[in-house]
Amino acid sequence: MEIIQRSSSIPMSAITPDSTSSAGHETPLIDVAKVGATRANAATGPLIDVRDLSLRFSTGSEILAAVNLEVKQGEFVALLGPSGCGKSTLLRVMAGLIHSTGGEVTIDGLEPASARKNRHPLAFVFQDPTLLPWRTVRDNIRLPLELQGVPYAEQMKAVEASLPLIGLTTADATKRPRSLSGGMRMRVSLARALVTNPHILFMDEPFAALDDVLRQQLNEEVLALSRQKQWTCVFVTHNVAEAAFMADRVLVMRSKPGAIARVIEVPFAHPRTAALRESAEFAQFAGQVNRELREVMSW
Ligand SMILES: Nc1ncnc2c1ncn2[C@@H]1O[C@H](COP(=O)(O)OP(=O)(O)OP(=O)(O)O)[C@@H](O)[C@H]1O
Repeated sequence: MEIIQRSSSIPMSAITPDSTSSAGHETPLIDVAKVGATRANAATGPLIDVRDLSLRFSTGSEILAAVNLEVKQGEFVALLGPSGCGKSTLLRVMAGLIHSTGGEVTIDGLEPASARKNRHPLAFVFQDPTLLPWRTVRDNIRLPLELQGVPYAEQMKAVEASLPLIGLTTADATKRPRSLSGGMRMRVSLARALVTNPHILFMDEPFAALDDVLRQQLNEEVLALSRQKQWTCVFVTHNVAEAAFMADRVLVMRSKPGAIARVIEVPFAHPRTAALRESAEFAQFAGQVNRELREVMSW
């Protein structure tokens, strides 16, 4: 198998919320088998455009330097790289949560904050679910709508519609976070992102705290859902197999300062299921991505 690799400025996309783990008999988020290759593979210009981005915190050295990348609408892009190379920082800059000190990020030609408000709602999913313990599942999920001033009846309607999509029942909706497994809390966190009907989903290691079986299950379900909803996704992970399984493109970052060192196109068709993960072809590809990562880390 040939890995297509380019070297610096490139296209991609991705992200959403949080978690913890459980050995879990989890209800599927979505029936993966029913979701084919339905997402438009937009051949248009980039939705997210990062140009010559640099960032230096006031406290120290340059964290990101000369970062160039593009993410097309509907793409799923994974950011992979050594710990501390700046993956989360880059994700936050792309989402408009922090400002760069050089270069620019645009989403559909606008600054992220403006794009989010006017044209492209986005959601951010963190590793920790950050659910409010005193609120029920339903009240946690509707929180972003409440903060936006959406009428209560509409909030409730949106919550009810989101529950089956992320494998939660009406009975689950009345529970408090403390009575949920880690996987269920993650599902609530995903529902909280989903309820805002985002165009762009930024995910920062959302499955890192889950056990392998549940992690793989959620990889499949979230990937299928992202294709069904045609989300543009930027996904940070340390896990090579996860990146290879979920992404259209894997961006390998180097550190000190953080920059895109490799862009690897993922050659697998959709839908991607457990059978792909168990194939020799997948093992070979993941091995090759791993070698790329190790090479970058040795620089
Ligand atoms: N607010 C901040 N002020 C100063 N330095 C920061 C700040 N946030 C992050 N850093 C530093 O920026 C660097 C990149 O951090 P970042 O969390 O983006 O890396 P990462 O690749 O996501 O790491 P990991 O994979 O371990 O989560 C680190 O050296 C970190 O200490």
